[in-house]
Amino acid sequence: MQDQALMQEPAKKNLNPPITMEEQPSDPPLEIAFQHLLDKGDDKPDELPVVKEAELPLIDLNQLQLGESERQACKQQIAKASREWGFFQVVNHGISRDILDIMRAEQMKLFKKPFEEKKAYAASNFSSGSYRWGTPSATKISHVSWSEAFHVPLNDVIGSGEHNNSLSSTMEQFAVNVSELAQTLADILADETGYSTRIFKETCVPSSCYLRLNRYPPCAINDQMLGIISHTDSSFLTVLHQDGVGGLQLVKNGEWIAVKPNPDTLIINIGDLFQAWSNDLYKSVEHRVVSNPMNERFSTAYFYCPSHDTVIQSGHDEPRVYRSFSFGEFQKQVKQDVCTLGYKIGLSRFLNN
Ligand SMILES: O=C(O)CCC(=O)C(=O)O
Ligand SMILES: [Fe+2]
Repeated sequence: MQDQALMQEPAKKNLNPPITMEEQPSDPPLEIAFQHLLDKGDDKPDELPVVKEAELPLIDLNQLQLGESERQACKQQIAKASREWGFFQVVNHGISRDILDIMRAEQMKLFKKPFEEKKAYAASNFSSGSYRWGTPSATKISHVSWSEAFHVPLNDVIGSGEHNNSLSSTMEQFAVNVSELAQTLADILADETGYSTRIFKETCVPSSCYLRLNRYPPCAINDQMLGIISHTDSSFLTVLHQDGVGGLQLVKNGEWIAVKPNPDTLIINIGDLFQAWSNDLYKSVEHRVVSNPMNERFSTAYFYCPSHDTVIQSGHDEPRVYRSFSFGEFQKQVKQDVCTLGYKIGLSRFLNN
């Protein structure tokens, strides 16, 4: 009826000014997704326990340029932190402040675009599914990630000839630099197991890696919301640059620890592939981000990964904790679990039995 009434109204001049870019919302409709789950009867997120705040082990990579004893000591610190924490932070990592700042500025510019434009931008520049927000498959509020992200296979950006915009050239420059750091660390970690390998140099080239630009909008509706739900990374290792807002938490000895933010360091964490390759010596640790009621937060994660057909063999001697699997097979399983269950199962799917 109302439609009819509208149709019968005489055409008149539209007195409303056109919607300007600024008025189009840039946040994804997270509150609608949240409300939808509330309406379905899921009343609140799981209660988050109080957590202790701690600083990650801090490693000065300048030691690698000094004498043999400093070099050895530094390598041991890296391996120890990877066994005991699965996480550490580094200074003097060789990535210039300029590169980090330009990457962050481009990232902020991208997220400021209206929501519809972000979707269109990702569709025309990156592989399908690169722009993500919330958790479309979530059936419980505790499975919702209060964030948006561009999760970009670097193959979309690297070697594609001339860049048509400053974001993709910045991403390429960032990736090439961070990839060198990741390879240095991966080689050290492999050496410390007693088994040197060429796997990283040969298969983890920048174009097989992923860059994830994360934005966590403030979340005032519930102080128990997670910015990213608990997960492990599927990479060999991840290089993370976060701002000063804080919110990253990880599991240590069965307890959640809040990581004290330090935007002057880079965080390194071990991913599932390194845990499998090292036969559980290095730990791919569960981590998550808690939302902040007032401040938006940004982070940039570089996932150091091999080509899809690379086979990961667990350990060098029997007993091997995991069966051999290709990275492509692992990714497929993760995707399937996230679609059907709303979360990732990960390495336990590949246990040897
Ligand atoms: O934003 C963060 O601190 C962590 C991000 C993260 O865990 C991820 O992108 O996998
Ligand atoms: Fe992560």
